[in-house]
Parts: sequence; C-alpha cells; structure tokens
Amino acid sequence: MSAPDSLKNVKHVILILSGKGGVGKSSITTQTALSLVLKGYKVGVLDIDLTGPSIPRMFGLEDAKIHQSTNGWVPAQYNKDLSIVSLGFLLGSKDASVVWRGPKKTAMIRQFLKDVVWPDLDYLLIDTPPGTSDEHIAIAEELQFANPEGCIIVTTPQQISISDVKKEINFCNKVNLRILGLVENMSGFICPHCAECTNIFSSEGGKNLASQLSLKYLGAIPIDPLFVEMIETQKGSSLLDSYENSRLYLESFKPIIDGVLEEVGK
Ligand SMILES: Nc1ncnc2c1ncn2[C@@H]1O[C@H](COP(=O)(O)OP(=O)(O)OP(=O)(O)O)[C@@H](O)[C@H]1O
Ligand code: SF4
Repeated sequence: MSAPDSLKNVKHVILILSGKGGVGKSSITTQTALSLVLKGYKVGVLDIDLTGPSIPRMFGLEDAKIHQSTNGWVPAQYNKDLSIVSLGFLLGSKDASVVWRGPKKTAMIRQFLKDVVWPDLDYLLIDTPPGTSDEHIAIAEELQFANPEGCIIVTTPQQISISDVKKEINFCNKVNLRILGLVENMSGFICPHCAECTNIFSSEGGKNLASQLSLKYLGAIPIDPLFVEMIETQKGSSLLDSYENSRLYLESFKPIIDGVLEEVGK
C-alpha cells in the first residue's frame, strides 16, 4: 500500500507520543517545529489530539481556519515555512470539545491523513492523543502507509516509571514504529528571578530509564515560565526570534533537535 496522495510531498513523518496527558507533548511538538524551521526546514504540524487540540493556542492561531479547496483541506500557515492542521480549526469555539466514540475519531484522523493538501515539506510532525489505546493502533496502522520515520516519546520525572514507557515501547513494536528517542520534559525548574535551574524531582531519571530500556536519550527540558509567557505573548516571527534566543532553545532543545536529526539520518 502506498502513502496517501496528500503525503506525497512530505519527506519525513514523525509522531510525538506520551503515555499520559499533560506531560508536554504539544509543547515538545511546538518546540520541534520551531527548531526545525530555525534550521531552515519546511515543516507541517498535524494535531490529531482530538479531545484537547492545543496546537492552535501554542502557535497563537486560535482564530485561524482551514478551508476546503477542490483538492482537499488547505492548512493554516503560521509563516511561509510552517503549515498547521488541527481539529481545533474546525471547531466553532476555542472552548468547544469533541466527545466522540473511537470509530468516529479514527474516521476523522483518516480524513486528516488523506484529505489535507500539504505543501512540499521536509518534516510533518504529528501530535497524537495521550496513551496507547486501540484507537492509537488504528492511527498508527493508517500511518504505516505514510512510512513514518519514527516517533519521539515524551515523559516527565513524575511519570518516569518503567511500566509507562514500556507500554509505549510495546505499542511501537506492535505497529512497527521506530523510536527515535526519549525526551524528559518538566525536568527541573528555571527560576524566573535568577534563572537558576532547580531539580525538584530526582535528576538523571530519564537518562537512566532510557539506558535501561535501550532507548536513545534525547535530553531533558526544564519547566521554564518564560516559555509559557513567550507562547502567550509572542506570535509569528517575534515568537521565532524570542525562541531562537531563549535559554530553553539554546541550552535544552537545540541538542535535542540535533539528536533527532542524527537519528533521522541513520
Ligand atoms: N517545559 C515546560 N516549561 C513550562 N511549561 C510547560 C513545559 N512543558 C509544558 N508546559 C505547559 O504545561 C501545559 C501542558 O503542556 P502540553 O499541552 O504541551 O501537554 P500535553 O501532553 O500535550 O497535554 P494533553 O495531553 O492535554 O494534550 C501547557 O500549559 C504547557 O504550556
Ligand atoms: S532560585 Fe534563587 S531567586 Fe529563585 S526563588 Fe530560589 S532563591 Fe529566589
């Protein structure tokens, strides 16, 4: 089976997965997208977290709409290098939520995969719902046709338990999805007053876990209140400029994106 026509202009597809909700999957998707754009790549983001689509808010695109052309849905543009599709764009209000059963969600995801007219992209990042339900397996099976490059698993120090990450590994094995590596989010806290990073929970947990499970450890991201402020106050090119000069990017995410690109190149 070949990739849907809508993905024929996409070079690499990467999924972002997490065992639980709220661990920062959408933030990591956002930072991956911004970092790849800063490196000169053309990037698309597909938000299939149907129960809580937070990607529009992260990119300041709450009022954006995707529209139907004769060929399919046309993504919203964050800028000329970054195209975005989220169910959030189809919901009437930003507070609206989707309460659908599995088959309807899967049908919607299939439609997203088949009917979006992506421009030429180096990377398509897919922000998935948390967990590893049957619905996930259906999503990943559908994505097999897109020949995904692999996935990034996001966890937090609180969530660092072998069982959670093992569930993700089992899922990836089941659907034959390569794991590019593990990111530990919310690892330590950067004080907004003195910029000192304090490890609230034990440090090196993610690194030890990755080595125990023979996964590549991509790196850790601290809780940085400046990131939340940046997302809330800066849009478009000003967000890219601020992010490029932020400590979060320079010290934490830049090595992570380099690790991801190294894996993709293998
Ligand atoms: N490293 C970080 N520093 C500061 N805030 C963060 C960080 N990571 C995530 N957050 C914040 O935590 C909240 C939850 O993050 P996010 O929406 O990315 O999680 P998620 O795993 O995608 O959640 P969901 O399962 O609901 O989709 C957001 O408000 C986000 O801005
Ligand atoms: S890290 Fe330093 S500036 Fe920040 S709250 Fe603690 S003592 Fe105060």
